[in-house]
Amino acid sequence: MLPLQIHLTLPPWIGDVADTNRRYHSDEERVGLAIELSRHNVERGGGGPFGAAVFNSHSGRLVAVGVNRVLPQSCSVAHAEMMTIMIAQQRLSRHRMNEDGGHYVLASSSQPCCQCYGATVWAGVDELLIGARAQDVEELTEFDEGPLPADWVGELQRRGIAVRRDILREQAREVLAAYGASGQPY
Ligand SMILES: Nc1ccnc(=O)[nH]1
Repeated sequence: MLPLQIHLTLPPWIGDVADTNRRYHSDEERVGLAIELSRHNVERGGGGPFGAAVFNSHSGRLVAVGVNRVLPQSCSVAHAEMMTIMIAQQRLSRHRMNEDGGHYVLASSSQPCCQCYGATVWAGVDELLIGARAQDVEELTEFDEGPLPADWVGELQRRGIAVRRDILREQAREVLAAYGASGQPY
């Protein structure tokens, strides 16, 4: 019998870090949560140093969060951004989140790799907020961000997705550096 389903989960401590009652209004609060998730994912062990969150931009409310689950779930697609997008879409019961006319923001502790960049194009995201740059990831860890189009920011903007970078970049770099120094695997 071949398997008929996949099962991806977030760690149980997620609820201690992400506050569903809080309103996250600024870019810094939004990327700040993604970085906090990445930090916990390193400190509590299990996954790579990456966190992400989707917000309803107007209300500031959290729709979903995610952390990197590649190693614990033996799943190369289980990046923080993919987990977050997939959980948000399940919660909204829509594959294109902003099809309801709402405005959705994906915040990521680090620049999306080529896989998550591709996923962002189809997810119905209106804004992408990024902490660390790909060059930070590759300088401080051994993760490979993969090939992106030369004008990847412009490609997103032409599809109506605004991109803002370097939000709390130093804080995001600290988590990457901690992972890089910890000797944990890739
Ligand atoms: N930007 C990222 C790179 C690698 N893994 C992730 O989960 N996220």
